[in-house]
Amino acid sequence: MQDFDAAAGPRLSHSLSVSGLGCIRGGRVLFRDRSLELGSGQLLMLRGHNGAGKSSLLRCLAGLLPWRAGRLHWCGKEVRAADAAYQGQLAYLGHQAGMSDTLTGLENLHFSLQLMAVSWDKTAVQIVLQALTLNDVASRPFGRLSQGQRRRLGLARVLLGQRPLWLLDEPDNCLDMQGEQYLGQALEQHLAGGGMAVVASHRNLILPESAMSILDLSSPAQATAKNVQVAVC
Ligand SMILES: Nc1ncnc2c1ncn2[C@@H]1O[C@H](COP(=O)(O)OP(=O)(O)OP(=O)(O)O)[C@@H](O)[C@H]1O
Repeated sequence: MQDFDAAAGPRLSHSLSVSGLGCIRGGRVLFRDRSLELGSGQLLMLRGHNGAGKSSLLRCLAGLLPWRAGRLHWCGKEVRAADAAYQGQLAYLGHQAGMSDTLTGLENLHFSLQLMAVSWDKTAVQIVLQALTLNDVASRPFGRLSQGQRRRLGLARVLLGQRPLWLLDEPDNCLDMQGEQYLGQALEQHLAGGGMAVVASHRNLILPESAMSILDLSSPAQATAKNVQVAVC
């Protein structure tokens, strides 16, 4: 399997700092006073029971769900939910693929990368598709792919997006064992290249313990700070 360096290019340090974050959904307080710190090369795993608020927190971090209280700083600078410059630093993978059923996998990728202002690098696309064993199916309409193949295509978009901050909501959903292994490798490579990730999962991804901290949303709010250095971006 050939490696694709998703963090290719200048390797800058980044930091994400969230303090006192509160979120209301459906008229009730979903969480309050959540804080976290993340630096380059670090991964935060979100845990918690169904409905604990993992997806909602990820959506807040992606700027898709406005937060009602608290502050978010990216590289020391405060950002608001719809901050385009901040959103240009992240790749979000939600439960839904956000791809057109009628376009082929390749067309979807092309369109997504255009939206992300990432130029089409044929070699990089080939490497990622091959690594995710999507070569034979990428020319089929997305709506005719299996759930696991759709998930793999969503991961391809994240990998090719070249964003330092990955926000992944149950990325291992529908993946077979080989897919899970590749996801672990891709995350490890992303972190090694100075990237960072917040990942919600009910399962244990195979990752180096040293780079990972855990925020359990089933537990009362507590600050999560681990080995974070102030970064100049
Ligand atoms: N669009 C919405 N409007 C109102 N309430 C919502 C909405 N989406 C989710 N919720 C509620 O917010 C709470 C948290 O949901 P969320 O999806 O963030 O949890 P989760 O921890 O990701 O759950 P799971 O492990 O099942 O994926 C749940 O009680 C859910 O019913």
